[in-house]
Amino acid sequence: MTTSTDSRTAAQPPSALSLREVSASYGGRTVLDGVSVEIPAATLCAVVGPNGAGKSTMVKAALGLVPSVRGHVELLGEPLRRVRRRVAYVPQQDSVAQDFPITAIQVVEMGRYPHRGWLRRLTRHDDELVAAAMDQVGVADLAEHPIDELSGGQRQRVFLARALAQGADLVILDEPFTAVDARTESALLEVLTTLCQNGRSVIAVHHDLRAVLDRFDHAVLLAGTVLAEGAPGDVLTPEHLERAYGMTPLVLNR
Ligand SMILES: Nc1ncnc2c1ncn2[C@@H]1O[C@H](COP(=O)(O)OP(=O)(O)OP(=O)(O)O)[C@@H](O)[C@H]1O
Repeated sequence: MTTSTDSRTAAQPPSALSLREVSASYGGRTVLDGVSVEIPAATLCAVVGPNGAGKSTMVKAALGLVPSVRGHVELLGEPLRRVRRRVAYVPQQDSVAQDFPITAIQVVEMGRYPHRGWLRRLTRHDDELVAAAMDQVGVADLAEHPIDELSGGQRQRVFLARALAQGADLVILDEPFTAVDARTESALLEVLTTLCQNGRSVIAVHHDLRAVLDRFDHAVLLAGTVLAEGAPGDVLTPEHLERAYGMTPLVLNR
């Protein structure tokens, strides 16, 4: 397994996500087996691997969303219960109810609820953060549109805006670019890269290996267990990809 070579000291921020010997199962079927990763803070990290590799399960297990999990999980150097507010999660689009009777801005405002509670009114500061987040991902003009009337790509941007409005130190996204065009993907990656440059951490399940090589700082290659972790160039080698996918994707052969 390739691992990140930087030796972290006490003065450096903790890992964004640390999993030690994490296993997860559904109804007795193990889909993650002894997964250990150490994703550095302030990096843009991709979780890659073939369909069914356990990528979504890995991020959900880290977030306490899988009932049957064994092993040790830390986010931002702490157990989940101590950092919930500092972690934002954007689930896979098909797992998000699309028929909410609410507008785009109301979805983004939910990003502020962990700070205010459901029953307390948002402050002017919250309103400013919501507006800034929508502006950042280019959905300001869709604020009053019902979420179920937006296109898939617009909806993905709204959910990303919700994560940005939360001001989270760690943003975990599950296939955030499935419905967006290449230009939008590039612009959103720019937003995520800037977050990391400002000390935030981003972990995204992603299938576009070319983009992972070109734009990400760190990668985890998963196939039920971790096949490789580290710099994308060290992880997405022909040997590792052959083991994970049974082939080397053409786009990386060039
Ligand atoms: N809620 C669930 N109940 C039972 N089995 C599940 C559940 N969620 C996922 N699985 C199974 O666990 C395995 C891993 O699924 P997971 O969604 O984590 O993979 P993935 O790598 O994210 O896949 P994809 O790239 O297709 O999104 C699959 O075999 C899947 O069928």
